[in-house]
Amino acid sequence: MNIQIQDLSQVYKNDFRALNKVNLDIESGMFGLLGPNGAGKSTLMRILVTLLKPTHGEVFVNGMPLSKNRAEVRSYLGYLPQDFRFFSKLRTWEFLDYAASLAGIKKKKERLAAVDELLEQVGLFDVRNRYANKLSGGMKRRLGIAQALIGEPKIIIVDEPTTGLDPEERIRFRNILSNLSQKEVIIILSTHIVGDISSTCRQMALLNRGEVHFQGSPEAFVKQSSGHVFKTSVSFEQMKLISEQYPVITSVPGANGYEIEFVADEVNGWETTLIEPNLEHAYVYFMEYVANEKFQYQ
Ligand SMILES: Nc1ncnc2c1ncn2[C@@H]1O[C@H](COP(=O)(O)OP(=O)(O)OP(=O)(O)O)[C@@H](O)[C@H]1O
Repeated sequence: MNIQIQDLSQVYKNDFRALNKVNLDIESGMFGLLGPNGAGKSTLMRILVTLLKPTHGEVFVNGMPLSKNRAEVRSYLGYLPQDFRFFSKLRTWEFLDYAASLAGIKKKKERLAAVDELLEQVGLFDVRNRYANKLSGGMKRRLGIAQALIGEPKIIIVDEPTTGLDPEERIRFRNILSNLSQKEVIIILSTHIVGDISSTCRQMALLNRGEVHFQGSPEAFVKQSSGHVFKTSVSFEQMKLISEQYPVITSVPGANGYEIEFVADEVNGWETTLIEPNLEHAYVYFMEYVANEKFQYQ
């Protein structure tokens, strides 16, 4: 499977440009689309799932233009929207059964088998008789991914699935997605949470103010901030000063002050040690020193 996004722009009716000349190549595996709130992620997802027609540009799925093959592309898709809700009082298994019939599985026996398999896959089999609107937040999100997986889609699009979940549920959700990525499918995961772009994402892109600022492997992204991540110890008084100068990423309080990690283009006036960057460092460095400047000077 592959998706090619070519020169895609979206201008809303109020003249707001939510996407500007987006180009992306997406191959099988998990693709992480990272960006702050308002970056244009949901707009891009909605175009990919054929809910929105772009103002300009084209998306090719296995070489087929999306604009001319909407029905066929739709048959490949599973989608978990950002604001996924249940609209009636159904038990968990009934909701999936209903979703399966909407997805075109006509025979009851086939449907029930598919529902049981999905319930197992997302860890909801034991609560299958509970009303869906009585599930916990994390369980609802897992039910959301289960309905997106009905009919074995080849392209799975999940929009900000981990917002508001506790760390345990977030890891659980990530594991469900990474198990899926063993198959020949494309999973596009949009998120503003750096921790969601796990090592299972073979590819990622950074979207900011409607523009793609990076596409490549998470490792290549991290490498870009090499030489720009520092650690140092500061007193309680110095803490205010340094955090006004540089984005501080972690601070661990001690008896005399803080042990901090921060990012900077270059450091003046502080004694520091360079450290190996991780994805979070790289994201903050990129947003502070690269992406926003690029935007400013264009
Ligand atoms: N129908 C619309 N009309 C006008 N502007 C819109 C519309 N939908 C979204 N926008 C604007 O487009 C920008 C991108 O929104 P979008 O929802 O795609 O971003 P996002 O990256 O998914 O952010 P979030 O995580 O906050 O949802 C935002 O500034 C938003 O206010």
